[in-house]
Amino acid sequence: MFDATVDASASALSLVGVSKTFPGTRALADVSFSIEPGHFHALVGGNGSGKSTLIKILAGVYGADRGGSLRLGDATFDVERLSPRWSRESGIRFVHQDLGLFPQLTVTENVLAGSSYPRRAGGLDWGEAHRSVQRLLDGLGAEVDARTAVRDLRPADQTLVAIARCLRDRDAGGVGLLVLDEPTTRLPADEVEGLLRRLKSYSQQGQSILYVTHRLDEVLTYADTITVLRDGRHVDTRPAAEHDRAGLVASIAGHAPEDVNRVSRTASDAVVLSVRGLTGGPLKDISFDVNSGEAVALAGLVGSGRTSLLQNIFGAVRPRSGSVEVAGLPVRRGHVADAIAKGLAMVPEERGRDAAFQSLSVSDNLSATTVGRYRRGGWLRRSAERRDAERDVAAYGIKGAIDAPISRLSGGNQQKAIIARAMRTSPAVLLLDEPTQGVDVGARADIYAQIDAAVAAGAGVLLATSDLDELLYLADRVIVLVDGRVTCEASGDRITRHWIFENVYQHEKAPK
Ligand SMILES: Nc1ncnc2c1ncn2[C@@H]1O[C@H](COP(=O)(O)OP(=O)(O)OP(=O)(O)O)[C@@H](O)[C@H]1O
Repeated sequence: MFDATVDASASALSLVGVSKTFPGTRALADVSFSIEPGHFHALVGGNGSGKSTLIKILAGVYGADRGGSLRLGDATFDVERLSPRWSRESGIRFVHQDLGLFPQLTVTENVLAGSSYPRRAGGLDWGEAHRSVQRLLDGLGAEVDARTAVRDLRPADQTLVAIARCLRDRDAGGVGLLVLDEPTTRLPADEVEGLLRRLKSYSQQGQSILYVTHRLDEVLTYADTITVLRDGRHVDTRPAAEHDRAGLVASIAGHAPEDVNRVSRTASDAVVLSVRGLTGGPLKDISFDVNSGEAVALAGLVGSGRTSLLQNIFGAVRPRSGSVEVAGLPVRRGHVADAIAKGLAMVPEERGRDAAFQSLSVSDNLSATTVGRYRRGGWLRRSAERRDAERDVAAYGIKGAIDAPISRLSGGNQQKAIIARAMRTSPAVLLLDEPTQGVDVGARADIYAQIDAAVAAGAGVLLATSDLDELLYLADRVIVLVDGRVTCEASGDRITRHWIFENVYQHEKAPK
């Protein structure tokens, strides 16, 4: 029924003069480039450079401005008129960061959801369904049993299942282009390489892939071709082999990269965060301290309890037992307002859902937790609020109008605004969950500088990140969580890539 082999003559896709204007913003300006058949083609660019807009045009979600066209094989289409149906029928398929899988269902059920199952006299032919999905997975090089429940798979294998679902109707129309939007962002470090190797080998069989990411090392290692967008304009499409890291950063940012040197820190003896016996959800009897002037990273696999721990400390989730103190003052369990009043601030992982007020302006979002500062005699001092918003927008390089709803900002720019807001309260303890996910290389340096400044001013930072480079750069101490328990910790020079792999990933459960 299904087959993952690729017709190497699958058509290339070319964009010619594609523009997209939103009210007040030119998201894409006259963009033209081609994706060759069977190429692993990376699309990179800073926050707000137009990557998501381009993908949404390919998906037929946004109509582009009049005048541009798209060539697919021998056919030319007017980009003003593309529709989701056109995109699907043209064999363009998308794997988004949120994979949209049903964890409790089997791989076969996920891959076949919404399509017609093989039948035989008397009902569905489950044997053939499993076999056909297995062939598809084998063709992708996935070591996954089609009968397994998706929740029992490693994150990287779940991504391969989402790809298999895209490819299931290959024989019904072909998959001319597979578009992957930051597929490695949520993967643990040790799974990234395996997924990329499989994608590369799949493209070598002839599948054209458009790969969107902020992780430049991945594209330099695996991509055949790299397209760079900057401020909605096409800067460059070249073989990856012609790039080096510094040159790529320069063409993304428009200037030479700045060196990011880790600042050396001296933590004081004063404890700013004390966690004792915290238990609840996946967490089992967790105790540790964070000192003033210290950044502590939580390392662990997906599901080890890192996000839960931050949420329990902040009070977004109420722990069953245990205590949290900030600078010696007890924080009420499950009480976010009390946590903020005692000096905690949190940047959650799900910023769209948990942090950004989507209908409010950028400026209102920035001042949401400090609005009291601008009240005087029943009046809101809008000019002072505006001045502070302009200062933050400049300091963090947030691209977008401060009066526009934050929902109009690109994902990375929203993240910068949420971090700026957390910093405004000068917190005693800053809880950061994947702080630079989706943030571009330039803004990342700005955010690290702000975190460094907060730590130098005496804050304690507790950070969950699956980005190993980020952990190595920011952390003075690492605490390892395995299945909701603290298993070990390291500090200073003992924190190495090797130590993390030994102590975090060796605990990984073997896939079923
Ligand atoms: N629906 C919209 N309304 C108004 N402006 C928008 C809308 N969607 C995107 N924009 C603007 O278009 C520009 C390009 O945004 P886009 O989301 O395509 O960038 P991106 O390269 O995907 O960024 P990131 O890396 O941060 O996700 C930005 O200036 C953004 O604010």
